Amino acid sequence: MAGILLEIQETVEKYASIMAKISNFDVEVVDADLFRVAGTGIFAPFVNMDMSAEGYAYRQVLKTGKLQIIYTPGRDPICQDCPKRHNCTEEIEIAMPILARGKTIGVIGLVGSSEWHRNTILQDEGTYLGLIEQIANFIAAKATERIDQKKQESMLSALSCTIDHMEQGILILGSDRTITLANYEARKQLKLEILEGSQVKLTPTRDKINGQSEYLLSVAEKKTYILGEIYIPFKVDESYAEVLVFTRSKNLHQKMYALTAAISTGNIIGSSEETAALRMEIEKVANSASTVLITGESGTGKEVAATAIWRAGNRRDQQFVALNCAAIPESLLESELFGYVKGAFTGADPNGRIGKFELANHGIVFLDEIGDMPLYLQAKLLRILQDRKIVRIGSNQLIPVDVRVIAATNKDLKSMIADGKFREDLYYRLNVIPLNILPLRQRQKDIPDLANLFAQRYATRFGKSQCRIPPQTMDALLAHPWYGNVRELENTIEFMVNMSDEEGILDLDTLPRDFLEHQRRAAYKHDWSANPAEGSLPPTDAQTVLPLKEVERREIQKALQLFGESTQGKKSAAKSLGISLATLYRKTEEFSK
Ligand SMILES: Nc1ncnc2c1ncn2[C@@H]1O[C@H](COP(=O)(O)OP(=O)(O)OP(=O)(O)O)[C@@H](O)[C@H]1O
Repeated sequence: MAGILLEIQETVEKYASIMAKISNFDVEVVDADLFRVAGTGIFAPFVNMDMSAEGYAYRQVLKTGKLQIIYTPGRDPICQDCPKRHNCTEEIEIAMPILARGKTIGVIGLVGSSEWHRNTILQDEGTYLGLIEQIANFIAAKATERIDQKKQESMLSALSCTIDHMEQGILILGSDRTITLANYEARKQLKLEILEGSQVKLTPTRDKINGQSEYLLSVAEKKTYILGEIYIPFKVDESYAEVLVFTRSKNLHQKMYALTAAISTGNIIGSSEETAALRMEIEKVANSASTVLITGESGTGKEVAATAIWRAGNRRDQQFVALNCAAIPESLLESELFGYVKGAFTGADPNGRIGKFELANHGIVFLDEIGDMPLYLQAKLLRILQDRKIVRIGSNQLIPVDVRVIAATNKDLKSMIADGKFREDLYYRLNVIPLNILPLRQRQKDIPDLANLFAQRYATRFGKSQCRIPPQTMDALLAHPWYGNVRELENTIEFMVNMSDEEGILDLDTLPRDFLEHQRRAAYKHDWSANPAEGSLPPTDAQTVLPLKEVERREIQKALQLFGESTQGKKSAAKSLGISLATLYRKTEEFSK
């Protein structure tokens, strides 16, 4: 509050001069720093001057907050330290505190320098005290007003700073829905530089998501779907009738899901002719809106191809939303795909949720392991692909969606159709652009490229300056069948980088044990079949042939025993087996039947 009297100096001067005129005394006003803010008569030339070297009576009043009447200036004990006390010209002085919000913000002094002044006060002290107190109150009232105004200004500036840093858009609307104030986020989300003064129209869609109502917001001929709430503040002014706090539906979607878009670079590595052809095909189909069906064994890079289509196409700035149909329980798949509104079913998030199709509006939905989609959902998906509209569970509203669907599977959908497990009509809808990714063993030229890429990637990740694959190791990698495809190769190289010495050379002995075992068996087989008469037979266990399913079951069991059945354990088991987590779940379920 220091300096407040200076801020209302004009008013203080006015009251000081009124007081002087009424009383015929000289009047001065000092603030809490003993700075003279106003002065009449003998004090007039010394306004705006620092009085801290004098003003002993005022100092006392400021300290105690109490009135002081000095009947014998110069001789009064209060003046004992004053350097001018021996030649003091004053005859009498009244020093009244100016109090605002419980604090002494200054002092008003009534100073008489003649016998007449002294007698006048002595005769009618009460009247003069009443008068000076009244003037002190007037000044205090004005100062309080200014203090409150300053507080409000600070509060407004703090509020406006806060709302400008909020993640949600905020519009303060007048009673005619004209925007009085918009925060930075509102301007950003609505992509408009100036919003103030524009009228908004809010049409509720009647859906609620995450506890917030959805509206179609129209402003300056722009229409945007938003999720938000309208709050009605205590109304003192027509321009501040409503507060709309909102998020563009899409923005919310982006936060609701940790998008899978970032998982892959979309770079398809490999110098084989087959991979070069795949890259060209992707370039060709990237801008189309037609559905793509990617087939290929597990781990061949179907998701990599899907993201490459997204990145190369005109939807690259929109969402790429991936959903693994095998990894999500059947009962939840529908709501994951289409979302649901408030109260749609028991056990659901009470606030509703947006589905992947809406989330990916204008972008791409990648439906991995489409062969695992239950038949009734296949019918729904077919309808969406035909009508391009979705309905959230529990709602009647048809929501148009512009989504490109890319589906992928490692299953033989044709035989599934024959078994009645996959809809033929959906198959043809999906298979508009078919892309087949060959197993790694059929595009061997990619192996060195991928192996070097992964060696570099994991060397960097594990803080090794470099990793090199010597020719004999590369030969072994080239000879391996890679049933787990690129994923298995990646996991193998990760293991090898871990095993490598300081020089980062991925020798043969850095290869995983299973890998070497496989190579050894292949070598025995080769020797024996090349020269059965003299060649040694493979050891007994190598002679026992197990059905592939059994081998798979045992290896899965082994991996789960090794890594444990926790989610993390399963993740590591899947990694070591060179299959996805979803495939691991599917297979364990299969084996438990
Ligand atoms: N051409 C490639 N270039 C770089 N990395 C690749 C390539 N192909 C596959 N990968 C890597 O291999 C791993 C498996 O790829 P991806 O997940 O795309 O296979 P998928 O065929 O979709 O597997 P699944 O059928 O099990 O879902 C990923 O880590 C991916 O980054």
